[in-house]
Amino acid sequence: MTTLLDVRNVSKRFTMGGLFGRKTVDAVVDASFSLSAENPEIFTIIGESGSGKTTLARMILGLEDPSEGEILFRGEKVDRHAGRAERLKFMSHVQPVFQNPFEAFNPLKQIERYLESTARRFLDTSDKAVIDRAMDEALQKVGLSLKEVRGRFPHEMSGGQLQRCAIARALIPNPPLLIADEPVSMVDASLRMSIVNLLKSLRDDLKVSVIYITHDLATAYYISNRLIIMQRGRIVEMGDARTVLDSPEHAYSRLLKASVLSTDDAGDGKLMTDPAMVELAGSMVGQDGELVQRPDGRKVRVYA
Ligand SMILES: Nc1ncnc2c1ncn2[C@@H]1O[C@H](COP(=O)(O)OP(=O)(O)OP(=O)(O)O)[C@@H](O)[C@H]1O
Repeated sequence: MTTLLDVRNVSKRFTMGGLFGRKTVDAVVDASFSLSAENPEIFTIIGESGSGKTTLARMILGLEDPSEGEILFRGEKVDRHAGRAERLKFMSHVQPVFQNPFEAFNPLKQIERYLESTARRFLDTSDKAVIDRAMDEALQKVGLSLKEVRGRFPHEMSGGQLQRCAIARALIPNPPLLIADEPVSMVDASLRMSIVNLLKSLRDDLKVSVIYITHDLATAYYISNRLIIMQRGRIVEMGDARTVLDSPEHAYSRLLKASVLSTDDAGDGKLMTDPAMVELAGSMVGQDGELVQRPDGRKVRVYA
C-alpha cells in the first residue's frame, strides 16, 4: 500500500495564560491513522464540540504544529514553516473546505474572483482562457458551470450552492485529499444531502479522498468508509464506519449513538440518555488507556 497521509502519534497541547495561572489543554492526544493512496475513501472524524477534530484537521493542513509526533503526506513531513514554493505544492494536494460558505466568500466580491485567484495561483498562469477552463471544469465537477456563476455575488446563491462553489474552488488544483470541516452544518437541511452526496461522488468518480469532520452520526454512517470517534482529544474507537456505528463498543461511542437515537423518542427535543451511561463515558475523560485492535479490525480504547 502506498500511503497518502500518515498521522503518527500526533498530540497538540495548547498553553494559555501568563506566568501565574497558566493553563494547558490537551486538544489532541497521541492520534495515529493513515490513508492509502490507492483506495480513496471518506475517512470521518466524529466527536462532540471540543473533542479535538478541528485541531487535528489544522495540523494535517499544516496550519498548526503538532506538539508531538509527525504528519507525513506522500512520505514528506507536513511543515508549517516550509518555503513558499513547497507550501504551495503541498496546498495543491491537500485542500480545505470550511464550515460556513458565507464566511469563506467576501460578500462584496463576485464568486468567480475567488475561483480565478485560486486558479491563477495554483496553475501559475494569467492566461484568461486557461483560467476560465479550469474554473468551469471545477464547477462542472460540483454540478455547476462558469456560466451559472459568472457575475454573481455570494448573497445571490443558496448556502448549498455556495458550498458547492467553495468545493469547486478547492478542486481547482486537482487535489487527491480534501479536508472538509463540518461542511454541511451551516447548509439548509433540505440541501444537506446534496452536498453529502457530492462528497461521495468526488470519492467514487474523481478518486479524491475526503477527511470528513462532523458530529452528525447519520451522514457519517451514510458516506464514510472508516471513522474515528474522538473524546476530549483521544481516539476512543476507530474502524469500518458501519461496524463501529452499528455496534459501538467504547462507552463514549455508545453514548453518542444513544444521544442521537433518544432525540427521536424524546418528543420535547431533549437528549434522553441513561445517566449511568453518561457517568461511565465521563469517567474515561483524561485517562490514557490503550487503543487495542479487535479481531474485526476495529480499534477500541481500553483502560487498565
Ligand atoms: N488556539 C487555541 N488555543 C487554546 N486552546 C485551543 C485552541 N484551539 C483549540 N483549543 C482547545 O482545544 C480543544 C479542542 O478544540 P477543537 O476546536 O479542536 O475541537 P472540535 O472537536 O473541533 O470542536 P468543534 O466541534 O466545536 O469545532 C478545545 O478545548 C479548545 O478550546
